Formats: sequence, structure tokens, C-alpha cells
Amino acid sequence: MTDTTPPALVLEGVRKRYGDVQAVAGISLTVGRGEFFGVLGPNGAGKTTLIEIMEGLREADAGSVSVLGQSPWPRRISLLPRIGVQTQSSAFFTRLTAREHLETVAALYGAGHGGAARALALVGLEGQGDVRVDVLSGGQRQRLAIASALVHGPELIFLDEPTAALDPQARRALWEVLRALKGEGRTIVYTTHHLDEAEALCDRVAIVVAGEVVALDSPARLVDAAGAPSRLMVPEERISPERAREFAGVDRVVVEGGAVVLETREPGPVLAAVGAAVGLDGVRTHSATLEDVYLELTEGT
Ligand SMILES: Nc1ncnc2c1ncn2[C@@H]1O[C@H](COP(=O)(O)OP(=O)(O)OP(=O)(O)O)[C@@H](O)[C@H]1O
Repeated sequence: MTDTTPPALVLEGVRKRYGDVQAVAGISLTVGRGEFFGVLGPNGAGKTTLIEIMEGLREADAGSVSVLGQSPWPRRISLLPRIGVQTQSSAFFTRLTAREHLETVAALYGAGHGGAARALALVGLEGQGDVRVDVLSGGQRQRLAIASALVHGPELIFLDEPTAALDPQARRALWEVLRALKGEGRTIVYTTHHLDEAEALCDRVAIVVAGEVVALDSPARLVDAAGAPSRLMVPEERISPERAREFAGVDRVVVEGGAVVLETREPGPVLAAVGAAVGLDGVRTHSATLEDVYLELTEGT
């Protein structure tokens, strides 16, 4: 039987200009149901504009957008309960408590009250349910904004830099929340400047530069395709740069922070050769990461 369920998102040739600025310059992409999809890119690359077009908060100048099989613009009431959008803090009901705020958001989507307690617990705000929104800390407000996107149990969740203002523990806790939501089959589309996070969480990422997608794939495939070298760091008292250069498969040798660094695209054989020659005590390795790929693709922007 063929699956006729439409993808979570289909964008074709989407463009958006603000005056002289071409914020989104022809973006096409598809996000499958249940996918965790990251939108990455430097400040001003067009990520927020793109997400707002997906959310139905902005109209594209050109191109087509399909969200769960429907066009999100003009605003489509039937779509709203099915998508979750991280509230901007300007849209908070500041005189309400955190719980009342979430109950109100849930009611606006036609969902019951039960979701508020669950959403508070999911983002680690169970102790702040009775605290007024206007006295929450910046990080707590951010968590409430995320809870607002989840409270009605949507199929597709959009988050714009959800971990930006969070402390490291809250950030890791949110990773677990996001993983659990994905585990429930929900689709997540989010932007972040944390490349380690995108690498840990996303099934696929799109790297956006100046309104265009310059790379789109799984983090692992992007890293493989970039062919960035691995680095082996050997304490400098154990090996000289001259000797390090003699190992087959070493592309480049530099001395950094008390270590002789061997750059190689064949880390296995080089590591074995270094081990046989001088031993592996104190040797550290660094494989290429999504951040290396990102920095290369966004260089000069
Ligand atoms: N309402 C607006 N009016 C005019 N220009 C805008 C507006 N919103 C965004 N822009 C411009 O469009 C471009 C893309 O902005 P956008 O906020 O989409 O980028 P971003 O990738 O989300 O950036 P950041 O990482 O800094 O949040 C920028 O040059 C920005 O100055």
C-alpha cells in the first residue's frame, strides 16, 4: 500500500524580500514526518524569516509552501491545532501565572487543560506553575515559550533558537525533551547556533547562507562529504614535527599548545603507526565535526 500522508513540509522556490534585502532567495526543501530538522546559518541568513513563512506568520513573495499537506497562508485555522509555534515573549499573558498562561494557550488551540501540567513538567517548570509570567527569569521565560509550542500536543513543532538563553543543564534537559517528542513521532523543525547540539539531535540540517541553502543532509554525511581531516595530538616531548611528517598519510603537521598536531584523512593507520613508533600515552584525537563543515561553508559571510 502506498503511503499517501503528505510530508510535514514541502517548500518550493520560496522567496522573501524586505526592501533591498533578499532575506530568502529561493529555498526548496522537504521535511518528512517524524524528522528532526535543523536550520543553521549565520546571523541574518534568513532562518527566522524562513521559519515564520513555514509557520504561516509571514507571506512568501514567491514559491509554494505546504505544511502537513496544506498551505499555511492565508492563516489556516484548521492547521493551527496541528502545529506548535514557540511564543515570542511579547505574546505572553504577563499577568497570568505560568500555568494559567499555558492553559490559555491550550484553550486557544481548542485543547484541554491537562496539557499545561505536562508541558510545565517537560520543560522543568513544574515548580514555577504558580509564578506570574512577568517575574520569571529570562531562561524560565524561554522554557515557557517552548512549553507554549507543546501544550496542545501538535504533530509539527517549530522552535526558533530554543536553547539560546538556557544554562548548560537546562539545555541538556531540553535535548531530552526534544528527543522524547521525536520518539512520540512528532516532527521538529528548529534553528540553532549550537552546532554540537544540531549534530547530536538532528536527522538532517540545512545550512542557510544569505537566504540560500548551501548544504542539506544528515550531519554525518555532511562531515564525511567535506573530507575534513582528523587531528592527532601527540605531546611535543614525545615526537618532533620532522618525525611526525614522515608517517604515511599525514597531510600537515603543526605545533599547538604543547602538542604536535598531525592532520590526516587516514586516522586509523596513522594512529597505529604513531602508537608503534612512540606509544599512545597522552595522545588525543579530534575528528571533524559539523562545526568544522559549517565554518568552512559560511567562511567570509
Ligand atoms: N521585518 C523585517 N524588515 C526588514 N528587514 C528584515 C525584517 N526581518 C528580517 N529582516 C532582514 O532580513 C534578513 C534575514 O533576517 P532573519 O531574521 O530571517 O535572519 P536569521 O537567520 O534568523 O538571523 P539570526 O540568526 O540573527 O536570528 C536580515 O538581513 C534582516 O535584517
